[in-house]
Amino acid sequence: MDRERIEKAIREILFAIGEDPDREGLVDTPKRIAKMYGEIFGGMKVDPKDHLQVFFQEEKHEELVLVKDIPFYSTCEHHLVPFFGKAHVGYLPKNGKLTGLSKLARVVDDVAKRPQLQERITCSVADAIMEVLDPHGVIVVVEAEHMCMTMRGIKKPGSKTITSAVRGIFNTDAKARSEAMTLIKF
Ligand SMILES: Nc1nc2c(ncn2[C@@H]2O[C@H](COP(=O)(O)OP(=O)(O)OP(=O)(O)O)[C@@H](O)[C@H]2O)c(=O)[nH]1
Ligand SMILES: [Zn+2]
Repeated sequence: MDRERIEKAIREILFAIGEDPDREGLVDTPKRIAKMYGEIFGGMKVDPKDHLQVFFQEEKHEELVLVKDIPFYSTCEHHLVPFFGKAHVGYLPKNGKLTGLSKLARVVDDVAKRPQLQERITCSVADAIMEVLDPHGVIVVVEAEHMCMTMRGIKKPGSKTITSAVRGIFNTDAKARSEAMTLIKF
């Protein structure tokens, strides 16, 4: 990431809004923001699939694995303000092909740390898991509050957006999907 360029740009923005970027409180702000961008956009060059270490379980576990309430913070690509909430990630393993539970949360983090759309986060997580684990199916539900809808614009604090992505068996088997959804809801 080009921190110097970010610093220059932030300084320009501060000028443009009528601020004095050299006053005491702001003098280090461009540097702080460049550092922060390194963190909140740290997923730019990361392939989320890299985290999905595969291991096999001899008993060939083929029951639902669901990690729910994974908190995440992301940045809306339209306004560059935060949106945040929880992701629920489940998959139905095939032939005992599993990954570490924390790796599912790592995929969410990687995907969230870019300028994003909630829909893209949801689909990217589902597709990464499908590709690497080749499970019977994947279900991802994301619920989030968008600050571009709460602190500005339409100003609807408390409103929540829910997106889901289902792959494989969860697409074709309504019972499997509704069982997973029930576990996600409760
Ligand atoms: N589909 C989708 N839309 C989003 C997401 N984040 C923000 N938006 C929407 O992106 C849209 C951008 O609309 P524009 O009309 O270009 O921008 P705007 O004038 O700031 O829109 P308002 O928010 O309605 O004031 C808004 O409707 C936002 O609510 C997201 O993750 N997914
Ligand atoms: Zn927005």
